[in-house]
Amino acid sequence: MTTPVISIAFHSGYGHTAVLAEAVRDGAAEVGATVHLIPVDTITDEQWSLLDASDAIVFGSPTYMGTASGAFHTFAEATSKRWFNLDWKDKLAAGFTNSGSKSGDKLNTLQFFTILAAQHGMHWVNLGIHPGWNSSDASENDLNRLGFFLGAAAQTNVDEGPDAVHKADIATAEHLGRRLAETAKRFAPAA
Ligand SMILES: Cc1cc2nc3c(=O)[nH]c(=O)nc-3n(C[C@H](O)[C@H](O)[C@H](O)COP(=O)(O)O)c2cc1C
Repeated sequence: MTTPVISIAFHSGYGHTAVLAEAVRDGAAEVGATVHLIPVDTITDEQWSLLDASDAIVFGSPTYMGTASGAFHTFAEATSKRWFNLDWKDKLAAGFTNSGSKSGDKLNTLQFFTILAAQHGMHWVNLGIHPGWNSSDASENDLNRLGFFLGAAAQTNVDEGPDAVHKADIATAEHLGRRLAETAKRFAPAA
């Protein structure tokens, strides 16, 4: 069986988004992927090499001031070395974000990730499930409770720690990891 290699390039200022990165990892590993968690604010040469050797890269960041964090933007700019030679062309890409407000302008962060992926010639893998929590018999415990399509989006109260990341958001991030790994298997070149 083909074993896809997935790297999760993420930033988390206070640990909330890191919980989601771990959930994406768990979902992808559950269906057989090899997964590397790479905090982009401390990225090493070895971790850049892991990214280069991955079949898929997941971008993850908290939403700060309506976009990805400064640390993530620094990483994104540093990927321009790879952009120059289209080194990441045809890898798969996906993304997740987390913010204090239910909306919090998170869509802008996910859109930024899709543009980053497109600039690299990567193929974007979306969430692939309908929105939850949008009818009278629905609940905030639904998968994709915040109703995003581009990627996994989470909301965590600003006065609570990483333990308070919502279980439904963790499950949604796990779903994204599974979906990306399954897609990577389908895209794998024949041996
Ligand atoms: C500098 C800064 C800017 C923020 N901007 C937003 C924002 O635009 N929208 C929002 O809903 N929450 C915003 N927040 C709240 C964070 O997104 C939220 O606390 C998140 O859980 C932090 O994730 P982290 O612990 O992974 O850094 C901001 C927080 C900080 C520190």
